[in-house]
Amino acid sequence: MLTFPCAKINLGLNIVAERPDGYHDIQTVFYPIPLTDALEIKHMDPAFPSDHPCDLKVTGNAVDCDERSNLVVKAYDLLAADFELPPIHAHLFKCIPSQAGLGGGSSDGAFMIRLLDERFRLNIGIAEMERYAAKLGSDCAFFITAEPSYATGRGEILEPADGPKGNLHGYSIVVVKPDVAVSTREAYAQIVCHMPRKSCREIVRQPISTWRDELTNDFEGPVFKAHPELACIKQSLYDMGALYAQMSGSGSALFGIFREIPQGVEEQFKGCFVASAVL
Ligand SMILES: C[C@@](CO)(OP(=O)(O)O)[C@H](O)COP(=O)(O)OP(=O)(O)OC[C@H]1O[C@@H](n2ccc(N)nc2=O)[C@H](O)[C@@H]1O
Ligand SMILES: Nc1ncnc2c1ncn2[C@@H]1O[C@H](COP(=O)(O)OP(=O)(O)O)[C@@H](O)[C@H]1O
Repeated sequence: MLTFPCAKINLGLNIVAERPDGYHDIQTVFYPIPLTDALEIKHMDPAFPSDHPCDLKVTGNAVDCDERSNLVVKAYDLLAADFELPPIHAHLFKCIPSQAGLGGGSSDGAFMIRLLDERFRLNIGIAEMERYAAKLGSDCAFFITAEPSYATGRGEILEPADGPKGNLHGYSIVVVKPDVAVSTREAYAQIVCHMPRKSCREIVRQPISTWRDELTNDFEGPVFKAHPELACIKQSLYDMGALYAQMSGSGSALFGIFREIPQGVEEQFKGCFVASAVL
């Protein structure tokens, strides 16, 4: 059985408070985008046994962690503790860039939960799958339904965000990921928390023309200071006609929302990963 874990962007991201558990309370709108990995599972072939009941093969882009730490295997282990799962082979074809703020690893973990639930008829239910996913990572729960969501808490408390779907339908997105890796943990450590004057949930309901002045990602300040080239990419997206441009999550990917995909994006951002799609 095959599935396609999608990437996300954050439409606005405010880090509002430090928590006693070492995490931060955030406010953000998660929005799924049509940039995907591919994930396949099948029963383990007795002719090719493995020392772990979830034998993972990764192709495409390299993932910088060992097999057992991969969120696909962690998702299997999490469910295997509570459900009887047969041994399986899993194949992850990795396309979503890592350390990009696009949630690729989180998506793989959440889609694995969905895949195991469906393939082995576990009947876990959406709310329970979201609870399992939140154990894998703060933004994993969103990927269980991958519907536009307003997220609070660590990022795992989700409410539907219908505003951006209507606002963005038919627009195009360009994602640019330079060869800069940002650690999420280190990015959070740079932040001075504050409550935004207006919630991103409200702003994304307004016309896109208002977003440039109002919608903010609190990570941009410290991350752009450490990597000024990211601010240049954001400016280039605006120069190419973006209605709105922002860094996604803790970076280092940037995205621009356009009426139509502009000519020459590949040449403009030579050396970067570049993807574009209609939303
Ligand atoms: C910043 C965001 C915004 O959507 O996305 P990315 O840039 O990673 O895509 C998320 O909050 C990332 O969520 P996720 O990548 O799942 O983070 P986790 O694995 O749970 O945590 C990694 C580390 O980030 C910090 N962390 C994460 C989430 C949070 N609300 N507060 C935190 O302080 C903690 O130091 C934690 O040890
Ligand atoms: N399936 C996976 N794909 C990518 N990274 C993974 C995966 N499983 C675990 N990881 C680890 O999680 C880290 C962060 O995941 P990543 O997809 O890069 O998230 P983001 O870009 O949102 O910060 C990676 O650097 C890697 O070490």
